[in-house]
Amino acid sequence: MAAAIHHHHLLPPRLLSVHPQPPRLRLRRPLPRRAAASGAAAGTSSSTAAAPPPTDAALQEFRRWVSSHGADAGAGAAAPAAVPEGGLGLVAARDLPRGEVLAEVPKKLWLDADAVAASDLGGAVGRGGLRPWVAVALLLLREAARGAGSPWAPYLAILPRQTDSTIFWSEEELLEIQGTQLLSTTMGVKEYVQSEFESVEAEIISENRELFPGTVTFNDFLWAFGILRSRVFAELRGDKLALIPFADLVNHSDDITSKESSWEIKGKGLFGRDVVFSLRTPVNVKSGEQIYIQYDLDKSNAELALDYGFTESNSSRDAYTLTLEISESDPFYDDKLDIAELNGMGETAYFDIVLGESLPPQMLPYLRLLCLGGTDAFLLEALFRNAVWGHLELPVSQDNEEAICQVIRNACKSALGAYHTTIEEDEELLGSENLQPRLQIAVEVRAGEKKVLQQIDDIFKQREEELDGLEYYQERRLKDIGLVGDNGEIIFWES
Ligand SMILES: C[S@@+](CC[C@H](N)C(=O)[O-])C[C@H]1O[C@@H](n2cnc3c(N)ncnc32)[C@H](O)[C@@H]1O
Repeated sequence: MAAAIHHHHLLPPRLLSVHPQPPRLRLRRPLPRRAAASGAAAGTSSSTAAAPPPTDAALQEFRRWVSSHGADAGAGAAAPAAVPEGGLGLVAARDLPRGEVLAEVPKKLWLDADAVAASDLGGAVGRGGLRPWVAVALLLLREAARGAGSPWAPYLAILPRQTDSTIFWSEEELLEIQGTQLLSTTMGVKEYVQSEFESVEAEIISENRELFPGTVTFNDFLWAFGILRSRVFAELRGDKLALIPFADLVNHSDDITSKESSWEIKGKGLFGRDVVFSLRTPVNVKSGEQIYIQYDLDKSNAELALDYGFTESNSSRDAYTLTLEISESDPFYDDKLDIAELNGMGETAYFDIVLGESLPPQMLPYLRLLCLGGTDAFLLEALFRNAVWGHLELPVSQDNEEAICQVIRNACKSALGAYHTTIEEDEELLGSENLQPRLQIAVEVRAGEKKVLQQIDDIFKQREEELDGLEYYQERRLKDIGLVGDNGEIIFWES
């Protein structure tokens, strides 16, 4: 499911660079602790867990609404119900074989760009050239403001008031992720949403008071953002962004490992003219059991925490993004940038490092390039331009290899120093029972990041110990031209 924006591109976590700056707790603006009563959607609060499930009456009303539109695929394969994860999920109403259709949600129920255009917001938004997610967020707030008069009222009534996403955490809760990349991404996302809110407030909301009779606060807008972020199916990005009521009740499980999508958009009815969003179960499910899908196998725990408000204990979800950049003060800046660009990279490079996996293949050559200098600088000459990347894939010189180890180890040390707990302390906490969901998320993410940093440090520590035994550019070169044998002996023509 979800991402209204790609925080990796918008908000690169520049936490580890050649000139490392330890991540800091940075709460520029104190966040409002409670949403102002707005008459529109509910905002955030400082509670320690996501909102409870909706009332039975609201759920009944929602079920009626779903089936009156035929969105439950006629056969009633799945029913919305309160589930152990908190909130709602889809429960099998009978034994379901893998691939069975659970939902066929007609287009008229979707909250998407077409729904915005057709609504009374259409005129106001059409002129604004808004980002798709902002337009749909406004539609959510507009429909919430209409209350019972909204065609989506039964759906709006069952939407959670918040999730455990870090965007809804109180300042106190955020202290638990001090030093993490997750904290910096969370603050960056909130700043981004705040700036979008300020412009939409000035350009649309205050200009169309009749559409938004109550006050729309930043927390209302953040709620709408959080709803989209946690509920929009991953591939429905950009102009295709859509909230699909009912289908969006399906929860995630890491036990579902199939990469195959569980949904499709297809034509139905006479000549396939009615567009529906069709959701299928990816595995067999017994009557009464909950139906799950896999939201995204590639998301790290930090991304899961930010987007949905949960984490997984699977170590392949533990990741750290290393940011490396060519310093503008580097005397060889232009040559290095040219070489990086020739090889599909740029001034800054991001490397996602996953626990238990090897380093991304481009990382060592890029690092060697960054640290290239002194007597190795000849490799930067134009003469070598086409061949240099090949040389950088192997150790260049002992000085260069030592420099890359130091740069990375210092950066790891500095990043590790910014966390307020050790891995051991975190693991002890994770072993205790009844951890609050948000604390569980915090501990899992900070432990995971530290493990990855420790793994990176170990790799470069070991390399440092092997520096004397590595083969460097000059030796390879001599071998290439036949002056050194495979065992390192100098070959004399005379002998
Ligand atoms: C697409 S919605 C699913 C419906 C949602 N449970 C509800 O009550 O409306 C995604 C949200 O469901 C919750 N969720 C989904 N899978 C979960 C899981 N495995 N563990 C905990 N929460 C989960 C999270 O709050 C997430 O942001």
